[in-house]
Amino acid sequence: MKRKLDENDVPALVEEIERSKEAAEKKKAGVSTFADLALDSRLLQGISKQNFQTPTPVQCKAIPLALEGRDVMARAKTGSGKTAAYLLPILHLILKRKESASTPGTSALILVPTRELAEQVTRAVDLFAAFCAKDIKALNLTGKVSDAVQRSLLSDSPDIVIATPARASANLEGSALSLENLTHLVIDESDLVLSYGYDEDLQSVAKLLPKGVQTILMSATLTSEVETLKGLFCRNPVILKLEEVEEAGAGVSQYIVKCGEDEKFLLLYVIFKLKLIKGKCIIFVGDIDRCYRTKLFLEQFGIRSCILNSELPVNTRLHVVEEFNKNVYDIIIASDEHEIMGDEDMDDTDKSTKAQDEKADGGPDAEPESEAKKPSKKKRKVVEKDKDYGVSRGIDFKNVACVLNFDLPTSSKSYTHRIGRTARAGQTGMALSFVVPAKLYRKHPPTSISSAQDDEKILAKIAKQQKKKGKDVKPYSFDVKQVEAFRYRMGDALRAVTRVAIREARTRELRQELIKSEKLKRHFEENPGDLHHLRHDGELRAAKVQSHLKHVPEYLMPEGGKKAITSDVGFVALRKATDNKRRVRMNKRGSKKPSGRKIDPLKSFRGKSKR
Ligand SMILES: Nc1ncnc2c1ncn2[C@@H]1O[C@H](COP(=O)(O)OP(=O)(O)OP(=O)(O)O)[C@@H](O)[C@H]1O
Repeated sequence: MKRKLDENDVPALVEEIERSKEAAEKKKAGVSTFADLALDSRLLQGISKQNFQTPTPVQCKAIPLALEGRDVMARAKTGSGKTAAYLLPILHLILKRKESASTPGTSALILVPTRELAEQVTRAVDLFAAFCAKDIKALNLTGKVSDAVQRSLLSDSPDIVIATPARASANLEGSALSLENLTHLVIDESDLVLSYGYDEDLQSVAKLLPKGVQTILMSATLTSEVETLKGLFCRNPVILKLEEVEEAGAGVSQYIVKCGEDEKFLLLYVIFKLKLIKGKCIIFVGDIDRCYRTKLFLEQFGIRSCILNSELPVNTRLHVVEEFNKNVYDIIIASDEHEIMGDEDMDDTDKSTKAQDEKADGGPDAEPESEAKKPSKKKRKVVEKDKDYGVSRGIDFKNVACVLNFDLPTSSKSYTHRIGRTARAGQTGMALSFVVPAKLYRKHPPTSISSAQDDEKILAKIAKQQKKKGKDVKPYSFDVKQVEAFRYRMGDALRAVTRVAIREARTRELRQELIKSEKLKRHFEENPGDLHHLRHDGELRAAKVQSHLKHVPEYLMPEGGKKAITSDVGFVALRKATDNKRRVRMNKRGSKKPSGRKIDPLKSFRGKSKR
């Protein structure tokens, strides 16, 4: 029974009132530390374990509003910490609720457009809730488990369910997932979910939402798609448009090079062989064949890279990103075949659907040479591409020094998301884009790609959008004469990368990755430490090996050294000392003539497991 208050309680009450006044003042004055956000102390421990010093602007603004229970629609640039901005208040409110009531049930549904993102968000929940893991159960619905297993996991009433709209709607339909106790709904990357064709799935989620669910929409761009979702899910939301205030020199420096189709390969060779860009790099290409062409081309010069595309098994994709983030690889070649369509400030919903349809049919991005040999629809079905794949959106690639748009994307929105893979969390980075002028389009058929047809028009849109954000897209100056000296070798390497070689490499890689993914899944579940023995950047060796190409002879080097080629040598040094040790070891290994045993990750794994 409660005791009546007497005068002895007055000092404590006064102190309490003062404390809340102070908190209100702080809130008004703005938040500057995580402690100011008055989050559960266990979450603060989780935050500090991740070495987050201060909240980012979107976290400062969105967390207090979400804690008050408001609907929030926030636009903040890529890499600005939006995940924590919605996860922390939700985790806090769930913990708070659990102190008094403990009816089990799913309180939060987080919808993301891709499996990779679902995995990433689940990992973020685990990290933030590391000190209250007993009290927070999260379930990722995009994992490849049977329906029966998924049903049984859901029957455990996880507090947080993370899914793509399609997975959520399928589980709602089968009554495995219940939204009866839902209090929070998040749609992350809300500018993208509709362009993935999730319209109907989102409609079915909306129909089953109980009244009063708090909705948070997070996006990097504000488009008509976000407006549609606002209409569907929000109740008078607070709209946050985080201005892109950055310190001078911070963020992404954006450059373009106008060049011919084959010159893209020439520049690629020179850039990586002479290490004009230091640090980790993501190379975006227009389709899957292009991925293998580029990898095989670089392989000719002894440059290692790994590949990401929608055809690879999801476990491989996740592992590649994880290892890249641990600095095991320097170069990822990612095909952006499910590109984000539409421009940032236009009504693009219809356009995107049309374009997606076109693409699903092998559409405008198919390479001319492969167009003639386009397999029949039936055949194409054999290799299933993952609809939920998306590499340019949301994935938190760590410490990326450079995003290289080897093939320019076909929309300014896509460009924004791609370049957002660098300069994350307040770091700096560089984006370099190759642009094929109209007069050079289709001038070198073997290296031509149809998406480059309108490069100049797209560049104009990109430049306009970036200008609106106060950013310049500058020409990257190359001394073409100095680069010319390398053309002969580039031609040699290109000739070795035949269509047959590409096809073989693609099939072989897929087969190997499928074996690894299935065969080793259980082992790695039991021994996660062994995962690092599986490398994904081994040589494909589908093209003729020309060992002389792996070295740059003295006579090719410009007199003034690298600086004579470009004065703008990109550089973002981000490695930790410990990472260096590991890399040196790997470089040594990579520079030796590779023997089958060394480059076969399966063999190195077996070798270890026998010991
Ligand atoms: N307060 C913080 N201090 C330091 N690092 C942070 C902070 N908040 C987030 N980060 C880190 O910043 C990176 C980007 O965060 P996050 O993925 O949430 O960005 P995002 O805004 O969702 O990006 P995108 O729009 O591309 O999805 C992550 O590595 C995350 O761990």
